[in-house]
Amino acid sequence: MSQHRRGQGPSLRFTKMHGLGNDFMVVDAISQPFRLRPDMIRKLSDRNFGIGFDQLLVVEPPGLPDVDFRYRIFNADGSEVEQCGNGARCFASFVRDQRLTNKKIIRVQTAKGVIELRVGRQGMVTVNMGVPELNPPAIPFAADRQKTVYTVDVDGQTVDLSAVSMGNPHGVLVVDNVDTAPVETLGPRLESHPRFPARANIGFLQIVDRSHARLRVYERGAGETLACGSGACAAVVAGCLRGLLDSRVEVELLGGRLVIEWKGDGAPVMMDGPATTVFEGQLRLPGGDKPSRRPKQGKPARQRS
Ligand SMILES: N[C@H](CCC[C@H](N)C(=O)O)C(=O)O
Repeated sequence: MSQHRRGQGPSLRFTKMHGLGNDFMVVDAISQPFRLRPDMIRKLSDRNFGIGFDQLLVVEPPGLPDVDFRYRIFNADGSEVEQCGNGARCFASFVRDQRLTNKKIIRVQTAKGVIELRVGRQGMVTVNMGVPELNPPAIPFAADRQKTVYTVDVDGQTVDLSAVSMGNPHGVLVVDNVDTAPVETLGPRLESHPRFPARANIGFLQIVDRSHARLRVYERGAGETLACGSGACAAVVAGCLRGLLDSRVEVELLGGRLVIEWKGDGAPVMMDGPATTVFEGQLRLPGGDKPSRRPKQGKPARQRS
């Protein structure tokens, strides 16, 4: 952040990007100091009073050997999460555009492991999203044993869903038609359902044929988005496990199309799609954080009279 005039907070450079309409504020926290509290992220994600975004993506120096960057993700509600597939494609495009790397194969460390980003032509990026996690405690999802389909009680209604982690938790329901699926009503109730102790992203999957699907996702911490990359991966895994999909699937989301490939147990999920830069900006944060008022060492806090 550049030096700031008296009484004004520091400025922060950012880039606005999207992956199929799932939109992001992207910040290079390598060449500028960066610290945003959850309440600030919530304010900035507001589409009327702030910049407006589904997620904030932060580029940091690597914290592990043989990776190029650390990739941090914050939802619009300020929660920090483990994975963002559409964001990963934008991350790859961003670090090259900002000359933070000239590599075409970029390894990034997320909260739940390392993913590999391969930059292709015309803004396309292929992401190795890692091996899906199906073991309930690791998703996390409350179940006494691992199953392909679980029956969940939602306010007296029973719902069949699969539970998959792509680093972040997903519940996937198969529906006849995504256009009439109860995304607005069932989505939020499942997102915060007690069987998902860390909440979850809820996908509504329509099988068109064995290599084509349609998907809408009610995202954890953001609501319904125009696309969800990790959600598309989780949905294809669920569809394959149910015997409804082949290994390579074109997934049509509200904002466009992703190609997802999963060769089955133990194999990583590969995602191929676009990354788009919309504009670059600079914002002035409100006055810097007040240093917290802690009593000096050895001196008891002043007793309030
Ligand atoms: N809402 C998600 C993070 C963003 C995922 C999505 N935007 C994607 O493209 O994967 C979560 O809380 O796990």
